[in-house]
Amino acid sequence: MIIVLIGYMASGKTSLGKKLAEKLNYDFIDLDDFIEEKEKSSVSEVFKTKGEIYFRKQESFYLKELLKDNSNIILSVGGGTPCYSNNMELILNADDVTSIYLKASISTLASKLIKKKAKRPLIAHIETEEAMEEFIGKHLFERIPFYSQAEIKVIVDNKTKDDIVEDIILELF
Ligand SMILES: Nc1ncnc2c1ncn2[C@@H]1O[C@H](COP(=O)(O)OP(=O)(O)O)[C@@H](O)[C@H]1O
Ligand SMILES: O=C(O)C1=C[C@@H](OP(=O)(O)O)[C@@H](O)[C@H](O)C1
Ligand SMILES: [Mg+2]
Repeated sequence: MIIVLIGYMASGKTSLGKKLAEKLNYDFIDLDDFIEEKEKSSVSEVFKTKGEIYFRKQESFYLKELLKDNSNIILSVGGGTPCYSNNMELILNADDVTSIYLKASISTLASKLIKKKAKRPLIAHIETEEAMEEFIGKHLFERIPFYSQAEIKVIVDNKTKDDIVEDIILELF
């Protein structure tokens, strides 16, 4: 089975995915790390030198490749992955794939992202937490219609990583 973690930047897809994989004894793949390895370049560098449209093309290409795998995998995608091309449709229709939306409030996301923006090219330019909240609010409005198609939703606000992993496992099995 492949369990795909989706959600906005800093909702916890990468870090919770690692923990969940350890707990379930699944392999762990982070789509951004996978792209960085294949492209031999960081996500920020790809955005800068080749542009976002190129990144989205590669993201969709590697997602398709990974969804064909039939081992047990936790796949953490990027915040934008479900929202481009037919990626969400592919995730929903792939065999033996379960999708989980890690749902976080704007204030949870903004307080994390203001400290963790350097490696995230879409928000790296935003200076204050207030401006970050405004950006996230508008961005989420576009993205929620994709995220909310996930089969399982788990709220992550004010919870420890271990608590969230437990909640995910309860929802899954
Ligand atoms: N529930 C949580 N409690 C505390 N820190 C968290 C929690 N979820 C995520 N983080 C931290 O927030 C940052 C962003 O998380 P990350 O897993 O990279 O998110 P994503 O892959 O969704 O962008 C990381 O530093 C991570 O350790
Ligand atoms: O939301 C987005 O469009 C993006 C999210 C990032 O992943 P994280 O959600 O893991 O930060 C990364 O794929 C890229 O910077 C674009
Ligand atoms: Mg990530």
